[in-house]
Amino acid sequence: MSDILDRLQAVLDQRRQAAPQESYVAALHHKGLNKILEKVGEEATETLLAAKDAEHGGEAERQALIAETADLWFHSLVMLSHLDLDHRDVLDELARRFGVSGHDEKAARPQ
Ligand SMILES: N=c1c2ncn([C@@H]3O[C@H](COP(=O)(O)OP(=O)(O)OP(=O)(O)O)[C@@H](O)[C@H]3O)c2ncn1[C@@H]1O[C@H](COP(=O)(O)O)[C@@H](O)[C@H]1O
Repeated sequence: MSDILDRLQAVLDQRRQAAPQESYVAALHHKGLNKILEKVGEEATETLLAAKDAEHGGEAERQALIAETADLWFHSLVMLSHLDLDHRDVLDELARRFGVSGHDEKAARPQ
């Protein structure tokens, strides 16, 4: 479970070379950065609306928030991939802010 981001990233990397008709992610790359950013913006809006619903909602609203947040994270990963970045760069930055050097983790990355 903990390596799901690495496994998803491997698929996202592969989709940059795939034909647009074969895959949603490949189609997003083909449409370009503006389309990807449009999706990130849409998913961000849907996430904050879901968060408002979840504040006073029940289990269904909490699950909807989880689903919208997953959509937002997913499209953010596509955005990073389109710009030759990935989740490891963000995790390194979070580690740096947390007071842990991300350098060692970065050096250990598979190339
Ligand atoms: N995690 C996801 C994921 N989350 C959300 N989505 C897609 O993101 C879209 C969400 O956008 P919307 O809800 O706005 O739906 P939509 O109206 O169809 O989208 P638009 O036409 O407006 O672009 C849906 O089409 C979802 O299927 C995802 N598509 C793919 N993945 C992962 O990416 C991998 C590669 O996907 P493919 O490129 O499709 O093979 C898959 O194996 C999954 O693990």
